[in-house]
Amino acid sequence: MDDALKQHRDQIDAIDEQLLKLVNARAQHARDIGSLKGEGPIYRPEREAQVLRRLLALNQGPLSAEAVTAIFRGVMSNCRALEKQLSVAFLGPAGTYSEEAANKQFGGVSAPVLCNTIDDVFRMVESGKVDYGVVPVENSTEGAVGRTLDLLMSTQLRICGEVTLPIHHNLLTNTATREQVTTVYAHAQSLAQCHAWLNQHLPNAQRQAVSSNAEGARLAASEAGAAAIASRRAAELFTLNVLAESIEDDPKNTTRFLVLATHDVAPSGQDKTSLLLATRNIPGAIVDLLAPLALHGVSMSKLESRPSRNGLWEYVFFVDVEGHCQDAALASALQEIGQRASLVKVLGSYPLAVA
Ligand SMILES: C=C(O[C@@H]1C=C(C(=O)O)C=C[C@H]1O)C(=O)O
Repeated sequence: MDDALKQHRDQIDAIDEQLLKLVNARAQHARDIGSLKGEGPIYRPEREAQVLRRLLALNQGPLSAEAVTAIFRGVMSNCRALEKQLSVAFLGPAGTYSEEAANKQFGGVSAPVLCNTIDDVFRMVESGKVDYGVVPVENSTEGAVGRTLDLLMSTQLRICGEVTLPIHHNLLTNTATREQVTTVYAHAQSLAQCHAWLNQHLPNAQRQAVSSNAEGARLAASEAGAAAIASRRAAELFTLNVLAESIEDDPKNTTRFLVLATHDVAPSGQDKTSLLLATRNIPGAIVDLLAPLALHGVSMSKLESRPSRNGLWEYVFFVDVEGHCQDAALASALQEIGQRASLVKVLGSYPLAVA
């Protein structure tokens, strides 16, 4: 037994030596690539998505797809840092799902900037104080994040990536039993995502919406009878017990985040384009507006309407379509849409989220 263990550990030591040499050789290439980029952006989401997709296709296990992407995102993050340390803004405080999403996308963020509001995240990127921003845009249970859509209407920023994050909520508290919980703090979206669970298990507790789940966890840590709905990381950060886990009503509950940049992204081969469209408010106008997509074989993955904010009952449409705006089919469709719409704004073409 001891002998067998030693043999495996000797093998691991030998493999680690090779891995160390290999990752350093990789890092050297990344550093050299950095000096070839000149004034262009260091972060290339399309290339990172291609690297991950290729490795996922090659992976034969036993490591899972999630493990492989997590490891290689970490490797790329450290290689990239030799070219430049990137600063990334997102909604704080520490422990938010936005932080998790930023860490997932960038393989760990070396210079995080925690903001109080989604507006601040946009402002930080717009003013050049940070390189990138990460904002939530929609949840599979609760739908669109209205504030993000409203800010996308007026910003000059581009969407350069999307991150999907499975969201598992936990009931965190230092109260001993569920019966003693009198108040539940969480972001309004999270309260809504756990609506049925709360009705069933905590029917008498007062639900109090706060600015973020992490803020709720902070409050719960200092108040007798209080609990919060938040992530496991928030439980660690605020020293709270997990009284119940996975309390979201839909086990597939997922939030989609956008990565905001000041630059465009080249095609990766599997891309999505987000558009903002407006048309005159007449019967059939939206059908007419979208017809060129079908004509050119472009699939639509999302259609969301939002008040335009410059006329009563006037709407704009957020449309996600498959492909990159440089792809021939989408480029032709966009040109035709442009002739019918009162507004066409390409918010960005970016690689489809990698698991
Ligand atoms: C090395 C590069 O720079 C960055 C790091 C990458 C990597 O480590 O594979 C990939 C894309 C860029 O974000 C590159 O552009 O190829």
